[in-house]
Amino acid sequence: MMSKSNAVALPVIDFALLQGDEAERQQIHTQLSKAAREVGFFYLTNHGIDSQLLAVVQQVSRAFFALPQAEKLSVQMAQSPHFRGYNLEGSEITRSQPDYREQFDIGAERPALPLTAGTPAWARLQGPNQWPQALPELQQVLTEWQQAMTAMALELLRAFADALHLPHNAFDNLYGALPNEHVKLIRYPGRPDNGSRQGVGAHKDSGFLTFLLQDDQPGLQVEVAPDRWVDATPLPGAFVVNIGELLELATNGYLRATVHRVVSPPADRQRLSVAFFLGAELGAVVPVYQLPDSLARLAQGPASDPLNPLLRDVGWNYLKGRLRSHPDVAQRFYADYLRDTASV
Ligand SMILES: O=C(O)CCC(=O)C(=O)O
Ligand SMILES: [Fe+2]
Repeated sequence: MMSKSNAVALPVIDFALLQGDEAERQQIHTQLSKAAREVGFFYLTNHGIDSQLLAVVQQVSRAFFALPQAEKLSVQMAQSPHFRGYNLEGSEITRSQPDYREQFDIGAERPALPLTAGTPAWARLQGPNQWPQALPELQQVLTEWQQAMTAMALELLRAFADALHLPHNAFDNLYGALPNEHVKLIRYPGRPDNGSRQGVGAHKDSGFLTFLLQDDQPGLQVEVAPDRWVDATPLPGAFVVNIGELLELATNGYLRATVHRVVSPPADRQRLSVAFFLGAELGAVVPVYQLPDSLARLAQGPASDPLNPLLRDVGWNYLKGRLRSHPDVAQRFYADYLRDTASV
């Protein structure tokens, strides 16, 4: 059901329609392409991810952030060339300003690739996660969630392919056998309202699709039109889903990767959010898919942002974003690459 009410300003899409009859599948396809084209953000209900699992994910996230700082720093991202691990608030940068959020990132659990002279720098993104010894259940819970989310996200991606009248498996080659399954636990501390309120600065996500599991504290805002920000008020049990740059590129801008940000909670509150980013295989190159004329006519080309040029090479596009967000990792593990690109 797509609705606009006082409570929620973004479309609501019922994923169970996908299991329905032909008319219901038609209905969800229409809703998906409209929501993803006009807003780039929607709520997804009846997504099939067990509510118990969601509750446990939120519990371990709280437990992680409640660990003593020394435990969190034992897995800090600054020691991972793969951009995995913990970041203190203020260490991540968006639009040249620090984000006031602490966070813990994991990716697909794979061995680091052997690096030789000709290996592209983005190959360093693949590698193992860091897990805190003080919270052994974190690995099992997040891995289970990562797998469940990947399966559901790929179904949604295929529904998008159907909605765009592309072959059902059109995007499968891009996410390949090794999709980029990035999970981020986030805590936004409260802040007094007399200074910066940047929880995370305005940005687009770089992958295919992002799923956000919010707690009950508002703060996420979506730029639905230039300088018009709408609150993505938490809707219990639903994910907030948004389109990433890869889908915008692949559809020549028919689907929109929309700018969003998080405003810090007031001083006496905090906000927790768990994000799942489905990205493509690092070695993939994004083609422009041929949409039927009726849709292609409405595609405006991917929005070009001089602050953030989009790259069709998945690994390079992803690396660009990670290097910008995490200058400490960039300095420590990518100094050679940064030197080489600076001299080109
Ligand atoms: O905290 C949220 O709900 C959104 C976070 C976000 O946009 C991001 O990490 O890319
Ligand atoms: Fe985001």
